[in-house]
Amino acid sequence: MASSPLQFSTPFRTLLLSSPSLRKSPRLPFHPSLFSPPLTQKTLTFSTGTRAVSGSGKFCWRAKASMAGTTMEKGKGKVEVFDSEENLSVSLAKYTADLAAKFSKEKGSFTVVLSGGSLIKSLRKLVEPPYVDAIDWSTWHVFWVDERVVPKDHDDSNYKLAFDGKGVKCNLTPTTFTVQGAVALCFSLWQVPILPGNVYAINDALSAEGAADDYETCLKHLVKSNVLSVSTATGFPKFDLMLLGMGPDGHVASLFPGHPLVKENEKWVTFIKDSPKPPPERITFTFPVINSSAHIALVICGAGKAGPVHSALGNSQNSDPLPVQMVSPEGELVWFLDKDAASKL
Ligand SMILES: O=C1O[C@H](COP(=O)(O)O)[C@@H](O)[C@H](O)[C@H]1O
Repeated sequence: MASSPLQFSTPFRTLLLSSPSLRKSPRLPFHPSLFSPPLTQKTLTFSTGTRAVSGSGKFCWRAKASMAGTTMEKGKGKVEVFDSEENLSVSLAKYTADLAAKFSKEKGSFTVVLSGGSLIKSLRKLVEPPYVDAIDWSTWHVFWVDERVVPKDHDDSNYKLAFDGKGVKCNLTPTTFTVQGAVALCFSLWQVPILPGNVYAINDALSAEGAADDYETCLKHLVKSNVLSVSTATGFPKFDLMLLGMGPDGHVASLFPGHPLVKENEKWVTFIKDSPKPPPERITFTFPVINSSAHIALVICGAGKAGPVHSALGNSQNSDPLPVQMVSPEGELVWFLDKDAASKL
């Protein structure tokens, strides 16, 4: 078990980041440099001077410091269990930033695939210091493992979720934060200088079938232009990193338990018109593409997901595997679990 950096609640960080004077002041006890030394204290209390924020008087914050994830090696990859979603998101940001740096150095680009859902909230640390400034965003090529067939400005759109970061509310923890009206900072692609041409969104003017074909054609062009690698083992595209969530039923991407699409083994991108989770029409990467990845991070939080996590990582045997159990990349698989999702292990 490794020790973790000091963790601050999201509202605290938001306030810190929103105030340039606080960020720069070397005198203040919560200067950002405090984020890096490992600490072991359970609770710390910081007080600022009266000039701290917007002339609102004297403030006092409590910030919790806790240990980083417990790591287990399972037959199904590396399993990291965190005592909070906050700590998980710190570790996920480091993992993603490290891979981005490695691939960008090796080949000048980083191909990263996002899912929708709660993953987006857990990516929020990437758009905070130190990562937001350290990452070379110009090398990023961003894809979606699945997308709902809706306009890009629709609330159900995974593209919209990643761009405005508002689809999932961040936790405000009033007990540890005394300033009212603060807006929590979520992951948002608007906040970082990714080249617009490197963001591969669905063509929302097409039908589900048309959009899936169009996305697959786009991937094939990117293979030809050497932006995207191909697995020599499978012939399917090989993304540098897939960041995947999982639904409470064990679905990943838009590959649902018991649906015939989980067996698709020729197409790169396919479509579904009867998704059990609304909206019904979606496009999705197929398992051969998912499993050709160089790295997959499965990011799962909450007690409601403990059952499928147990099916996948516990000792139970089931003849009809859940989609999450079919995630088996030729590269590295890392499970990022909070303690609730891991509670049945
Ligand atoms: O519908 C979807 O659900 C899954 C899981 O979402 P979550 O909110 O339970 O984390 C998501 O990974 C997928 O991309 C999305 O389209």
